[in-house]
Parts: sequence; structure tokens; C-alpha cells
Amino acid sequence: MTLAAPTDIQAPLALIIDLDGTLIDTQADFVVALNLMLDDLRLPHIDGAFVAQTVGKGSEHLVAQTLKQVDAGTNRFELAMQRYQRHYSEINGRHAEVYPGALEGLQRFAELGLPMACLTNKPTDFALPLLADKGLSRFFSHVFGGDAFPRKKPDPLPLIKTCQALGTAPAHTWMVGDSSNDAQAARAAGCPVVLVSYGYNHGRPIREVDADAFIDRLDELHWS
Ligand SMILES: O=C(O)COP(=O)(O)O
Ligand SMILES: [Mg+2]
Repeated sequence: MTLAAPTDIQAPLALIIDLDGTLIDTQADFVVALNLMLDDLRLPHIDGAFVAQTVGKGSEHLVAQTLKQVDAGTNRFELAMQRYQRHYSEINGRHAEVYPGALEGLQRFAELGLPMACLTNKPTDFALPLLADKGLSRFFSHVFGGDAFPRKKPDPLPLIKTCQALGTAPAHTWMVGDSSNDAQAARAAGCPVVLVSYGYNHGRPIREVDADAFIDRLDELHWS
């Protein structure tokens, strides 16, 4: 992919890359951990389609929506959260796969000398071992999870803070993500935004999201 109108989009000096749905397909990890949590609470299971529509706004949101989906009372939230975190940390990465083209893309960006940060709404304590397990840690100078800043994506704050950590201006720091969450945060922070077509976009078609470009694999990302 080459951007058609580089006049209003500056070539990147650094990249901010989302994790779930962009680098790694973690849908089955979420399904397994949530269903183990639901077993503990003697509640019915959810499926992959529910996860694909709901993931991306952090663990608290995912667990709260899951309880709602199975008609459980919200007074079980604290216990559910505790169980979910324990199960997720135990199975983290076991049912997850790096997307085709993601490793190849990261390798090329690293060869070009681009600093990269991974910015996810996943808790940092889940993101770090997952990236390490999949051999992707070495590409990132910074990894920030959903608990790293006072507000999560789609708020621009995590992107602004990540640009500061990378030492690059937002206009030169491209956000690569898979959802309207990433795109809204990037727009508000002043970062160009590229979306992958294969991730989780809250159950909505990705191409309806306001973005600068869409790619089918990370290694399709080129600029002039
Ligand atoms: O909500 C999550 O846990 C993960 O979301 P993200 O990696 O797509 O930001
Ligand atoms: Mg994502």
C-alpha cells in the first residue's frame, strides 16, 4: 500500500501499533478465559462472535459486557474480574496466533530504523508476556497497556503520551490498528491512522471508519 496523497500525510518517523486484532489473533484466548470465568460463576458460555464484537475496550468492559450478555447481575463483577484475570494470565497466548504478515512487517520497519511502540487496551501485565511468547518484544522500545495511563483508547491521551515516549511529533507518528477505537484516538491526537482489515471492529465493517488507509497485512504498509 502506498498512500495516494502524501502531501497532507507526513512519512512516519515512528509507529504505534495496536496488539489484539492487529498483531495477534487473540480471540480464542478471550473465549477460553471468559468461559472458565463463567464456569466458576456457574453461568452459560459466550462464543467467538461475541468476543469479536466486544473486545478492544479493555478487560473491565469485556467482563462487564459478558455478564450482561449472560444475564448475570452486575453485583458479581468484582468476583468475575478476579476469576477472569487469573484464568487469562494462565492461558495467555496459548490459543493466540501472530497474523500472517505481522512479523514480516515488523522486521522491515525495524530494518528501516523506525522506533516502534505497542499501545493496547490489554492490561500491560498480559501484553508483555504475550509479546515475549510470540517473539515480538524485541521490536518495541515501549509497550503500554490499558492501565498505563489514566484513560484508554479511544481517548487520545495514550497516543499523546506514547508519542512523547517515542520522541516524535504526532504528525510523524503513525497509528496502526484494527478498530474505530484506534482511529478515533489517532485522529484526536493528530496521528495518521492506518487500519488492518482483518481484526475486531466492534462488529462493524472496518471500511466505514475514518482512516488514512486500509491494509490486508501489516507487511503491505509502504510509504513514499
Ligand atoms: O481490549 C483489549 O483487551 C485489547 O484491545 P487492543 O489491543 O485492540 O487495544
Ligand atoms: Mg485492537
